[in-house]
Amino acid sequence: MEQQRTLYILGAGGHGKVVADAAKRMQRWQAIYFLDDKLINQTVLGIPVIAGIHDLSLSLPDHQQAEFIVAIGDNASRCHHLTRLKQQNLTIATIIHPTATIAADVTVGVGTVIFAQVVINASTKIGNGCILNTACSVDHDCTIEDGTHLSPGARLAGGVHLHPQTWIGTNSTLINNVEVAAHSIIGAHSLVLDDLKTSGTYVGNPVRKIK
Ligand SMILES: CC(=O)SCCNC(=O)CCNC(=O)[C@H](O)C(C)(C)COP(=O)(O)OP(=O)(O)OC[C@H]1O[C@@H](n2cnc3c(N)ncnc32)[C@H](O)[C@@H]1OP(=O)(O)O
Repeated sequence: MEQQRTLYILGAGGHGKVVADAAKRMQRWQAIYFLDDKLINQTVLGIPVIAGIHDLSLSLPDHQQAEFIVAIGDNASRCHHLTRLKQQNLTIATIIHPTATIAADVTVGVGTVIFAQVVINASTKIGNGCILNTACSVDHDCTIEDGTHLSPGARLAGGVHLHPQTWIGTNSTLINNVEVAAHSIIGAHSLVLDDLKTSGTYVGNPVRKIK
């Protein structure tokens, strides 16, 4: 694919590094820069941190032609910064690691990142600003709404519906056709067998609500 444009990654922490690695492997951008308040003028993975996260000013090189991605793990914060980008009419990227396997009719929103070895099966819809972390799988006919995070190794069977800004902990499993209320957290290594209609924190096998 022809290389074009500049990519700005908002956030140079652990998640930002994985986003940057996936972005480099896509070979789509001529230049990649981080924006991160705490690391200005440093380099992370050899990538310069050239400004703070709030600096979306025209002084950024190639500002109008550039693409932007928010690399913040916290769902609310990620969505907040994504909204800022939209309000400024900036172009928001989608990052898909080349080893991800995604069925042809899957739709993926802007600002979403999909990491190595992720599998997404037929007729699933992935919203904006989501994180599909390393080696998670989302089976057929799922609906993953905006700002959700599937941690490494999370498993969604067919027809699962995650409402906005849910966080699925690493290695958790959701059986087919269950629904999870917005802003819910499913703890690491947990099992969801039924709909979770009330927002909260759920852990265990099967899950129980703890908060
Ligand atoms: C690339 C990346 O790193 S992506 C990030 C991936 N990270 C994850 O998947 C982490 C997911 N987070 C968790 O599982 C956390 O434990 C949470 C968010 C569910 C709960 O965290 P907290 O709100 O701080 O709860 P806290 O640690 O106080 O635990 C409350 C109770 O739930 C239990 N508990 C917490 N998490 C779990 C879990 N995953 N499974 C079973 N029980 C759990 C605790 O043992 C404790 O029980 P107790 O009251 O009997 O002592």
